[in-house]
Amino acid sequence: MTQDELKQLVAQAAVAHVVEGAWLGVGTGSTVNLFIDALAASGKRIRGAVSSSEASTARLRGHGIEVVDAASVDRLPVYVDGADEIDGRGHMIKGGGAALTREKIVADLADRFVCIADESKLVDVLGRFPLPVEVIPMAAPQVARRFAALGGQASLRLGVLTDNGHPILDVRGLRIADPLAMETEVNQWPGVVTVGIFARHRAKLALLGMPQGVRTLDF
Ligand SMILES: O=C(CO)[C@H](O)[C@H](O)COP(=O)(O)O
Repeated sequence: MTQDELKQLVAQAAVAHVVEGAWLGVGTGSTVNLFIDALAASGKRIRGAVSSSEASTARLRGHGIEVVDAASVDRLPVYVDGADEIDGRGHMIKGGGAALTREKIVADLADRFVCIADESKLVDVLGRFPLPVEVIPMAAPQVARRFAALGGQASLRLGVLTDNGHPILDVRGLRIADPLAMETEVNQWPGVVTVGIFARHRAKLALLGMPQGVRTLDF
């Protein structure tokens, strides 16, 4: 099976975890795009969606699904999103699609993060995928120096600004053995808007696409 077919498999499987008649948090990326399409095709009705990016908002609205601001909602029962890496405890690296800040904001509203990904995203230790960090521009060099002190090489993602208008540093060479500790530390650094480690907001459920079918990990 191709990677796209594996993504399609989990996108379809995630529809069963959507709470009918309730608000739904929606992430960003190619797997989520397939999920939005699968949700629309399923005929399952939700009250509306809180979206983590302009791209997902446009796709949801294209299917006639109402999208409201995060400010209009107190809690979401479920947030569905992809990941760039996920470990065996539900910790993730996210932000490959540059939507990490809004993704963390919407995930923070949710009772249950359902991660959908193909099996290539499952790793023992996070860090092979370059860690995305959204930064205030003037702080980029000093944030890069702090990562260098931890053994990471940070480079600006060229030609990319987030939906919030900020650049992204991609940090290579990290081995993130303690995701919660690193997330907590990097969050303290002046000029960091969001670090793409999702440990505080880890997945509660992962649906991983494999040639044999969907592997479910409950954390
Ligand atoms: O974090 C993300 C966007 O910021 C995505 O969830 C992540 O990049 C995975 O994307 P895809 O489903 O295209 O593999």
